[in-house]
Amino acid sequence: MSATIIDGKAFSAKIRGRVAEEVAALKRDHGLVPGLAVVLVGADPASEVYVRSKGRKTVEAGMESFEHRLPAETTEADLLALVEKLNTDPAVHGILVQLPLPKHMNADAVINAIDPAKDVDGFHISNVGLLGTGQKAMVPCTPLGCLMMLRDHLGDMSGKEAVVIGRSNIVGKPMAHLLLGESCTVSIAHSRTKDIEEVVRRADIVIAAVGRPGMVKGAWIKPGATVIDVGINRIDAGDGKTRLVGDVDFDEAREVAGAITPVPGGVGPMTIACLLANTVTAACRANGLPEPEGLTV
Ligand SMILES: NC(=O)C1=CN([C@@H]2O[C@H](COP(=O)(O)OP(=O)(O)OC[C@H]3O[C@@H](n4cnc5c(N)ncnc54)[C@H](OP(=O)(O)O)[C@@H]3O)[C@@H](O)[C@H]2O)C=CC1
Ligand SMILES: Nc1nc(=O)c2c([nH]1)NC[C@@H]1CN(c3ccc(C(=O)N[C@@H](CCC(=O)O)C(=O)O)cc3)C=[N+]21
Ligand SMILES: [Mg+2]
Repeated sequence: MSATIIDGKAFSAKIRGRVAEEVAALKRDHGLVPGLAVVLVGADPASEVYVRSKGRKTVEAGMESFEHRLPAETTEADLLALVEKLNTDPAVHGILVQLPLPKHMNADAVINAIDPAKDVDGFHISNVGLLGTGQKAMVPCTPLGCLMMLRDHLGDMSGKEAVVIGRSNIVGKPMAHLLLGESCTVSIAHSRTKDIEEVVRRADIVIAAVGRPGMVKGAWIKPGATVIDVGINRIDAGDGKTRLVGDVDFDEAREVAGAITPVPGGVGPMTIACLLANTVTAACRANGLPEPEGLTV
C-alpha cells in the first residue's frame, strides 16, 4: 500500500488564488494595496531563492513587494533603523526579516523591534505569547501551512497522537501549539530525546523539522500515519548537481504512511502562500476591516 501524496504545490496555488481575490476586493472597495517588505542581510544563496520566489508570488497576487538587500557587514543599529522606517510606512503591512541573520546581530532584538501588527512571520514575542495562550495571533507561516494541509487531509484531529521532531522557535514550538489547539496529544522530540524511533512510532501525525536529510526512516512510521516533512536539505545528487530532500526518507516512508508531503512541492510552497495570506490579514486588521475567512486559523 502506497501513501497518498499531499500536494502542497497545488494546495498553495489555491490559497494564493484566494489571496489574489481578496487583494482585488480590497483594491476595488477600499483602494487598499497590501504591501510586504522583505529584508535580506548578506548574500546567503538559499535565502536568495526564497526572497526572489516570495517577491514574484507577492506581485502575482496583486500586492506590493518591497525588497531590502543589505550587505553582510550592516550594523545592527542600521538594520533597526530600517525596521523602524518600515514600521511607520503606511504602504507596508507585513515585514519579514530573513533568518538567519549574520552572527554579529542579536536576532531576538531585531525581531522584537518589528511592529507586532506587521510581524507576518509571527516571531515577535507578542505573537508568540498570543499563540501560546490560544489568542488571536500572527501565526508563523510554516506551521500554519502544515496545519492547513493536515486539516484538509484529516479533518478533525481531536485525540490523535502527534509528534513534532524539532523544537525551534520558528517551526517546532509553534507547530506543537497549533496541534494542541486541534486537541491532539502532542509530544516534541529533539536531539536529546531517548529512543526517538519509539516516540515517533506511536504518532498518528508526524511533523519532521530537523534539518537532517532522510533521518526519519520508514520503520519509524506507524502504518497509516500522516507525515509532514518540513525539512529542506540540499544534498549532492552525485552528477555534480545538487537536489532538495526532506528530513524523511521519502521512498521508505511512502510505503508505510497513509499520507505524506513531498520535498520539494510540500511544505515550502505552503509557507510562501501563508506569508501572503498573513500579509492580507495584517492589512485588513490595520485598516479596521473584517479579515477574510479561511486565510488564518
Ligand atoms: N519548508 C519550509 O518552509 C521551511 C523549512 N525549514 C527547514 O526545516 C528544518 C528545520 O528547521 P529549523 O526548525 O529552523 O531548524 P533548527 O536547526 O533551528 O532546529 C532543528 C531542531 O532539530 C533538532 N534535532 C537536530 N538533530 C536531531 C536529531 N538527530 N534527532 C532529533 N532531533 C534533532 C534540534 O534539537 P536541539 O534543539 O536539541 O538542538 C532542533 O530542535 C530545516 O531543514 C530547515 O531548512 C525551515 C523553515 C521553513
Ligand atoms: N524570517 C524567516 N521566515 C521564514 O519563513 C524563513 C526564513 N526566515 N529563513 C529560511 C526559512 C526557509 N523557508 C522556506 C520557504 C519556502 C521554501 C520553498 O518554497 N521551497 C520549495 C523549493 C524551493 C527551491 O527549489 O529552492 C519547495 O519546497 O518546494 C523553502 C524554505 C522559509 N524560511
Ligand atoms: Mg515561517
